[in-house]
Amino acid sequence: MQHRKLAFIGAGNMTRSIVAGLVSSGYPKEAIIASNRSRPKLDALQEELGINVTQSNDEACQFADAIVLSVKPQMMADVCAAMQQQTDFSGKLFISIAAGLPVSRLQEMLGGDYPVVRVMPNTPSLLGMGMSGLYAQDSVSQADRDYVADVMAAVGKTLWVEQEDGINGVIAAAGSSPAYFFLFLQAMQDECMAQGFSKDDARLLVQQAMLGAAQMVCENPQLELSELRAQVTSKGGTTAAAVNSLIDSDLQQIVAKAMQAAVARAEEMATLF
Ligand SMILES: NC(=O)C1=CN([C@@H]2O[C@H](COP(=O)(O)OP(=O)(O)OC[C@H]3O[C@@H](n4cnc5c(N)ncnc54)[C@H](O)[C@@H]3O)[C@@H](O)[C@H]2O)C=CC1
Ligand SMILES: O=C(O)[C@@H]1CCC=N1
Repeated sequence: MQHRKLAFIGAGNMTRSIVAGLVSSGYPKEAIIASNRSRPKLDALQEELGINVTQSNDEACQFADAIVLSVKPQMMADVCAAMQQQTDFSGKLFISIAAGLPVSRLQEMLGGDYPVVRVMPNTPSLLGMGMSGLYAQDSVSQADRDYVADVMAAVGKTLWVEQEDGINGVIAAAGSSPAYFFLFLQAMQDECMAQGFSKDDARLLVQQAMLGAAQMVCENPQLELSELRAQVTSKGGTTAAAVNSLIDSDLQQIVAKAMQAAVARAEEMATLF
């Protein structure tokens, strides 16, 4: 894997997740810089991970060969407009992790047809367990594609999408979905507590059960998810009672609607910012 000089513009949750995963996978920390408007997150990144930090986006941008645009979509236009006043972007590769913003809009913001790879990561990248979708236009070189894929593969699994709107599908399925899972676990934890368990015991019960279940999914690719469920579900038993309750409450429809809402918001963001 190439170790290009890599800048993160915006040092929030997602930058922290990717940088932590990258550093622990052996990417040289002296080749990474992160910029942020305020200081505290930078200090934490420098202390915990040993990377370079700066409050100047221009300094970060000038340091790097590849620039990860990692501010909120609504900040992106202002951030890019300010950077292009100070820095010649020729020869630089841009990697946008922002939800919603298409390559064409990002190039408008950057003021030129610079190579842009869109990446939709998720926070489990922090543990090297991320899932990232990637998209690039045909004009992006194979070397640039390989570099970005290698960076994201260092923090988890990757999937290229052929069409740009595939990135919105990745958002619904993988970028946002850790939050759906946390919400589901929280609901389980709350009900465990209502049934008399302490908060800690309730958390242990649900987290270990879900971790084991997720591992079973990963280790049994030959089994359909419905088959794994069938293995837990004794006829006339407790699981059947619970699962039937979920089906009667239209869980599938609830989940589909939530994922469609994520896609719709991504599409809306493309028109807003
Ligand atoms: N959090 C997540 O799970 C995921 C987030 N994303 C995308 O990642 C991007 C960042 O999201 P988060 O890390 O969650 O947000 P965040 O709010 O945690 O981080 C954004 C950071 O940018 C900084 N910032 C704001 N204005 C700035 C400026 N002018 N110059 C430099 N830094 C500035 C903020 O201080 C903040 O630390 C967004 O575009 C989001 O769509 C993508 C996938 C997953
Ligand atoms: O909520 C968001 O908009 C971002 C994109 C995917 C996860 N977080």
